[in-house]
Amino acid sequence: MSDPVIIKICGIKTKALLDASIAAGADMVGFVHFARSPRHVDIDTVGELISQARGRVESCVLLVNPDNTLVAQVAALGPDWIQLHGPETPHRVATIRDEAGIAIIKACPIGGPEDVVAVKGFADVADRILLDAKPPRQAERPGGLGHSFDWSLLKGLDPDLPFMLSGGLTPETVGEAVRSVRPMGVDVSSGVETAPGVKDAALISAFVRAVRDAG
Ligand SMILES: O=C(O)c1ccccc1NCC(=O)[C@H](O)[C@H](O)COP(=O)(O)O
Repeated sequence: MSDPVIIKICGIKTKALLDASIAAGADMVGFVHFARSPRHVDIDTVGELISQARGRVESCVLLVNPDNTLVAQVAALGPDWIQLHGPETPHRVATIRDEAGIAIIKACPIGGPEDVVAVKGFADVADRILLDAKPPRQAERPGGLGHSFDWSLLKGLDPDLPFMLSGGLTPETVGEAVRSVRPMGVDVSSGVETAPGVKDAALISAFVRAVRDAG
């Protein structure tokens, strides 16, 4: 039997929704620290949420092209993962992983076959890859936009690559995504919200149920 699909709920801002994600059966939760995001939480709140998650669910702090000071600040809070969701190069990802001593998820935007080729460059420097839709050029943030991408592009992907799928997943679409792409995990933000940055406990439950039914 294959391993259960890992479920990550990204963009949690409150203890109530952290508790709701755990109650629903999520495996990981993500906290976004990026000022232009409607899911942004300040560093003190990130620290409190990590403490509340510890031992109950894996925590992940999402950063965009962070400098060394921010990496050190976040690493000191003791999350299980740091997710790099910006234009970080493989060399920079390796440096951050060494400096932080924390497992790294590298988000890779997918818009065409060349982006799938570029994913290989992160295979040895990240602990996990997150495949996400490539944002439009004018987008004000590099992720969490609720956009999906053409999953058939992933046919050429190394089957041994530890990757999670994200980008516009919803309780309605995630079952088909799990069956057709067969990722090790799935990640959602917009698809379990009623408005940008406003998570909904019932949608989180529906998402988790849909993944478990498919897996
Ligand atoms: O959520 C944000 O606002 C955000 C800001 C900057 C970089 C990344 C961001 N989110 C990434 C995610 O929440 C997920 O990892 C993923 O992209 C899924 O997002 P969605 O398409 O909204 O489900």
